[in-house]
Amino acid sequence: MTTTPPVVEFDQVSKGFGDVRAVDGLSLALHPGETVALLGPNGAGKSTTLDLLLGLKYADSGTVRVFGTSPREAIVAGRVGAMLQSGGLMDEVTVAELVGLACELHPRPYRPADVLARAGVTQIADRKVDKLSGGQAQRVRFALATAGDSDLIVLDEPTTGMDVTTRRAFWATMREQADQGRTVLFATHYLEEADAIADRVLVLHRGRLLADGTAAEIKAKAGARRISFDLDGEIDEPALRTLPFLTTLTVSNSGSAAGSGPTVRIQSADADATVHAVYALGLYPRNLEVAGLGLEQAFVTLTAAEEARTS
Ligand SMILES: Nc1ncnc2c1ncn2[C@@H]1O[C@H](COP(=O)(O)OP(=O)(O)OP(=O)(O)O)[C@@H](O)[C@H]1O
Repeated sequence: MTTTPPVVEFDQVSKGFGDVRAVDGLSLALHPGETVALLGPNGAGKSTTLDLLLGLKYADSGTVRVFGTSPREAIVAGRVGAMLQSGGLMDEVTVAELVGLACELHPRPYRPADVLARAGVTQIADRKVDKLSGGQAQRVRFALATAGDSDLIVLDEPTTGMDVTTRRAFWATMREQADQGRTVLFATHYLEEADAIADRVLVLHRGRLLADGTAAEIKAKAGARRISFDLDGEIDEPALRTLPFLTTLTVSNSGSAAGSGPTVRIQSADADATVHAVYALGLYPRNLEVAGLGLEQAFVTLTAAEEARTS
């Protein structure tokens, strides 16, 4: 029986630049058909990880395999389409010429007219590449990444600079690509995109994998919930600060229902215990709400906790 190798496999991969360990003992495997978001604060190692995966940088130690081969071999075989953050667009050529060239170079090319249409750049096909707006240039990069039938599509912050309509169209197209069985890996700073689009989220922090799971699992891993309620009259903030399992507390006078007192917002590692303690303080919270964290808050909580643990 033959087993299919993972689409991407990092085994204990490290890459440093001087004193900086941009990628630090990273191990992970991506499987066919997954749509995976790579999240992390600035400098977490996302771009370096993607560069290693694309054979643009070499690991100091560990191995990177793409479809069971080296990144270079996978790329030469046309199995990987990539859209990088910046650069990469030639000057003095038109959009149509550049996309046409990308199609010619791809072992399993699509028709250039279809590639232009899918990326929404047919209207600007005759324009010189160095005369494009930021969002238009992003669309052209997208066209280059989808010039042929690749099994893995790698996107580094693909929607930066795109307007809302373009962004929607972009993700609709990516969803189609994923539905056809392709693996899509994208780095992003837009956590709502990761939440909405990815079926798996990898959180990188200082070159290490801090969390790996569905967006729901990442939120659960952050282990915190949001509590909010209104109080009448004066607030005894020092007393509120003694509440158990409290990680953050904010009190605001704006945004609460008309006629009521301040609104208290709490993040707690054990919402049940915290709410019980609110009553035990003799308070009568109104409009009480308890909710899970959004991916963004979960991300901030996880990376801040790791920052505190390692510094
Ligand atoms: N060519 C390089 N020379 C020196 N340091 C580098 C180089 N490339 C990356 N680094 C450093 O490696 C670390 C990881 O950088 P990387 O660009 O991979 O992070 P990132 O997660 O993509 O960040 P961002 O979200 O800001 O794009 C950073 O500290 C960065 O300064």
